[in-house]
Amino acid sequence: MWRRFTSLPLFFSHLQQVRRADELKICQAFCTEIVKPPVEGESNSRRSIPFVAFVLGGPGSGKGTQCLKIAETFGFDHIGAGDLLRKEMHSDSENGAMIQKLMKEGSIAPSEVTVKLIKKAIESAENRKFLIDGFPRSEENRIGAEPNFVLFFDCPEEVMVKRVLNRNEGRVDDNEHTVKERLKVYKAITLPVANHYAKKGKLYKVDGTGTQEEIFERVRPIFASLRLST
Ligand SMILES: Nc1ncnc2c1ncn2[C@@H]1O[C@H](COP(=O)(O)OP(=O)(O)O)[C@@H](O)[C@H]1O
Ligand SMILES: O=c1ccn([C@@H]2O[C@H](COP(=O)(O)OP(=O)(O)O)[C@@H](O)[C@H]2O)c(=O)[nH]1
Ligand SMILES: [Mg+2]
Repeated sequence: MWRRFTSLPLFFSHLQQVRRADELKICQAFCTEIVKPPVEGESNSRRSIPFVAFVLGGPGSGKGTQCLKIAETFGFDHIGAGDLLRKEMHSDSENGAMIQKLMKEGSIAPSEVTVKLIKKAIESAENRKFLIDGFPRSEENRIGAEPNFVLFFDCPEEVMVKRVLNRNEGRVDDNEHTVKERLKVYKAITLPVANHYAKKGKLYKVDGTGTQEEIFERVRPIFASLRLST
């Protein structure tokens, strides 16, 4: 059934836009395995092109909460970029200390680190429908990554800050100082990425205020209209 989407823009297929060698490396990290030709004996779902929705919005805008609901209702795999980085941070990985420092200061991890983790998560999934939550957060992240569409949660700063400070998940970044830094980074670096997708007609903006249920009722028709099958 995924064949129905082969005419849609290929996921991470902007190789022709890539100019610098390091960008090429990042792009290839996403592209090669995912769009490689079918191998005999491989299951149909594994070789088909994935359908990918990026999910963006400020810290505390409700990305993770809504992704869980979308995943459950519409059968997507939820890949949280921040969750992958936290897992890496808590492992014995060589990048652990670097990730912890960046998260604490509200900065964005280098693309090669995040892309490698996302790529691995996509490759190990049976599913071919993905929500990639919290990525891309910068122009550097974005280069070479082409989603089918982007869901964006629009939320006032004071609401986001309140939610983050009440999150209570023991995160190194859920404190007043870091959230202020994160908001600066969000406005300066992540919002231009959302604007890029808006200009391409790929951004679905959703009001991120109200209850979780109210927000999901705004999200539901977007996914219901996709009529994706597994
Ligand atoms: N609509 C909502 N109203 C109140 N609290 C919410 C709402 N949506 C999410 N939350 C809570 O706010 C915090 C941040 O939500 P989360 O989904 O983690 O946002 P994000 O992933 O965008 O940072 C979490 O503690 C979550 O339970
Ligand atoms: O693609 C990503 C996603 C996350 N992060 C880091 O992880 C933190 C937390 O991200 P997450 O998406 O978990 O935060 P949320 O927006 O959900 O609060 C960010 O501030 C960044 O430091 C990153 O560097 N690149
Ligand atoms: Mg989140």
